[in-house]
Amino acid sequence: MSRKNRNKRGADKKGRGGRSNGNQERTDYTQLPKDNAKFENYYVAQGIVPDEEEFKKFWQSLKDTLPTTWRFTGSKGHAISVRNTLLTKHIPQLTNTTFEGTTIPAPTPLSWYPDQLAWQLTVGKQVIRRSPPFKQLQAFLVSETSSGNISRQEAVSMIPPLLMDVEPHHTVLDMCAAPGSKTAQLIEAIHAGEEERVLEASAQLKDTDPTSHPLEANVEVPEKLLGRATGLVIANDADYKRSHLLIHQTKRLNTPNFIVTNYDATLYPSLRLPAEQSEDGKRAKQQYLKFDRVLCDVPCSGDGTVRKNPLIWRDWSPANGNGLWSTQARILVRGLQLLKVGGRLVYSTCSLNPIENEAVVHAAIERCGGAGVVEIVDVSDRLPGLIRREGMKKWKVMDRDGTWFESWEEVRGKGEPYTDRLTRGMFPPEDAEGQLAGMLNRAVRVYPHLQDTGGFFITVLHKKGAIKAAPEGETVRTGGQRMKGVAVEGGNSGNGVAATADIDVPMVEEVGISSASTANGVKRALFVEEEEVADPGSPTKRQKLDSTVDTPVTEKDDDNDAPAPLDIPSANQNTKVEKEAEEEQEVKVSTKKPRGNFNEEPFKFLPASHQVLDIIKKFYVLSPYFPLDNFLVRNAEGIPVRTIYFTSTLARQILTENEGRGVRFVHCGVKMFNRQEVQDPEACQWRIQNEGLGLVESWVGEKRVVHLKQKETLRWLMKELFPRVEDCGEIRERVESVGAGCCVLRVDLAEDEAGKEVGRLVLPLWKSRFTLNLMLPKEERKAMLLRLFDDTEGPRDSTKEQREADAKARREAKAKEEGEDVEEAVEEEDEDDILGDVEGDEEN
Ligand SMILES: C[S@@+](CC[C@H](N)C(=O)[O-])C[C@H]1O[C@@H](n2cnc3c(N)ncnc32)[C@H](O)[C@@H]1O
Repeated sequence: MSRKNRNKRGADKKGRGGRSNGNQERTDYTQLPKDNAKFENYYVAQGIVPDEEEFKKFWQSLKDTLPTTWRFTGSKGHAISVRNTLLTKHIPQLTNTTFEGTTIPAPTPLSWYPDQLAWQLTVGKQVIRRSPPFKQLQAFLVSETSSGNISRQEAVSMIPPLLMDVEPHHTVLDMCAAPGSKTAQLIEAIHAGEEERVLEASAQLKDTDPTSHPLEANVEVPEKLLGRATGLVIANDADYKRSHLLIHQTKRLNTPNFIVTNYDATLYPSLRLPAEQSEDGKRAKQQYLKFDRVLCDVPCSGDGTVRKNPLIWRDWSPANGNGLWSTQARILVRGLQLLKVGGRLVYSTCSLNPIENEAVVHAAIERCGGAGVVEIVDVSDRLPGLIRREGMKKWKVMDRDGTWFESWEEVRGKGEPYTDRLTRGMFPPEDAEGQLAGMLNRAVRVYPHLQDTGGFFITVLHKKGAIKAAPEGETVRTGGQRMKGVAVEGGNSGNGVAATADIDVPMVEEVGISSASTANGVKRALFVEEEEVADPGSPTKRQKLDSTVDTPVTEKDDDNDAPAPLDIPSANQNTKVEKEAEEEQEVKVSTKKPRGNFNEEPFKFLPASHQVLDIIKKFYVLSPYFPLDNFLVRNAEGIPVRTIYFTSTLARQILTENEGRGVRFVHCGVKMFNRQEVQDPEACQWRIQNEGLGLVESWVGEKRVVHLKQKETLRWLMKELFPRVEDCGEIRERVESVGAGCCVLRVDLAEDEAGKEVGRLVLPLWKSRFTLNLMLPKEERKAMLLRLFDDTEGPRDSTKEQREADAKARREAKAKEEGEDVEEAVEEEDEDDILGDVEGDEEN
């Protein structure tokens, strides 16, 4: 990776790992010496593993190769059916396998991951390549990964979403989400149990008359009635390019309850919800989205990933962690602000460093009002089987020059440059007996030597009361310099009176979240121009923001409409006034032109009465319960040109309420219908996309459904790229009677036909005059053929041979008729064909 692509601390653009090995770099860093005295001494001195013998094991484990781990993804039913192939087909073959006289360990499930859906494999590449059963396992893993049923993910990285207790009605924000492995888990949690609920709901509603039902057709139908999840996951990343990885990573989950945004999480904007009418109907009160669950998997130094990022051995420095502390704390505070009272936030890093972990959690909780407002949840009884260590209550701070500090007082005693580079908030609680200090051990530390994993830190926070947070844009002074601050930069002065924005140096120290990172280049990323967070459409608020710069504000101001100023309540100050202040507080959407190439087509919803939707509804005989309000297109004109997407109701409300505000929405909606040119005037031009099929299939009328019962028919349909209707066997009659166009294939295998193994399967079919095609991506076909039928060759076009033979016969007949030398004519034509192929290839 070029220098240009790294920031000054040497981190790559992923913000993680400090020096991870990007794809462009071909140097073999595995050969780097796995030693760094500074790195080792730092953790000895911090006492992260106090027992000397255990520390040796811990340190040695950092040098060992990391096992390969993966998760079975998608809906639980589907994930379990793919996992069963591993269990029944591969594991028996892999158990007691020997290689060059040694028994090779088979893959094992991670003991703490539910339903045996996560696995690890400790075998090296050499064995995998040369041992036939492991080679077969590899083929299975590769094929299921490419079709999206398996996701490679570090074991420890799977922990945070499991501790979030996400439920289908939850609103969830993943603040630093790319590349999205945890986002995928959150989405899966939102949709848990959905398949069964939808089947039940559609069966129940099938014979009910929608006109007699309180919910009429084309009325906003609550997803709940349809068995669908009502919640939403918003995944965000500050890096625009990386935010697109989120789309890719979650593609196979086909969720309409998902939005991707592109923001600096420290400045995450308040998203509008539909206004709420006052009881007398005279006033509409603006509502903002708050979250039941927030994940802050923040950018970190990543030294817990040293087993797979060998560059960390070379480049480790305490400045990496120190430099990120401020961003991490700001992200966490913003996350807590956006969390509902009663909600749960998980803060995690893949760093071992207490500065990026306990120190951030401690400082952020203090800033939000202390342990009375935000509590660290004891999760010691969760995920039995996961061996862990408690969070630290004591630590020290090392400056980049190697000087150790036990307390902030010591730093102040030494003065500059240390006061510029370090800050009070990095230190442990002064009152070691205090309520907050007493909770820090509830944090979870996972060390590599405990279960052969990477290193990780997780804290689960519970918001007990409203946080009265400070606005963005105040001026902060540190080290004698004035700077424009972005998110929250304030503290509780202890007497309930707000701290002013124009904070003098001691006050910044009190607050604890200053710009300690000035010297190592992080600061610039943390501070932006004030205009960037102002909203010109709201002059009163803007004025108010400006006024906070110099004017001390008291609680009285909370009654005003303006965003709350810098006063942060103490633990016991959750008064009604403060609650209101929090409700009204809004971080504005940036009005500045987005940096980089932010370039997204608008999201335009189609009216439920749109004529295209009407055509679709009639052709597929859609149940009147199916919501037609949630279809969108991606063009400014709102015209269905090529693709129609489907979203959940809450996603629609958020997109429409925030339209025109310049919100950086990157993605929302599942491809549901694609336009296809058709000859037959009876056929609908809009075919159901594989991505959206699961969402609509239960609501498609029998007129467009084909039922398949025999496994062999399924194999044949998957194997043949162009199956002829006349060869359709058991479904021939039915297929002949279905009009041309898209239809739904339901696979209902009898149990003795291995229906359990196949699971519930519904696939999109395209019926034309003579052929019938499964519309599945090639990788998916291949993976299914391998998993269900042990077919390693993949799909074939057996009509090609026939077509070629037919063509040859036609040419021969023609030549005979014209009295030519048949052999010569055929040879000439074959040559033409070959040349034609070559030309075609070149064109491609
Ligand atoms: C540790 S990675 C996240 C990994 C991700 N949660 C996962 O499980 O796949 C940190 C991410 O934070 C992003 N990031 C860095 N600074 C950020 C900020 N200020 N706001 C939002 N995202 C940020 C980086 O682009 C990076 O993708």
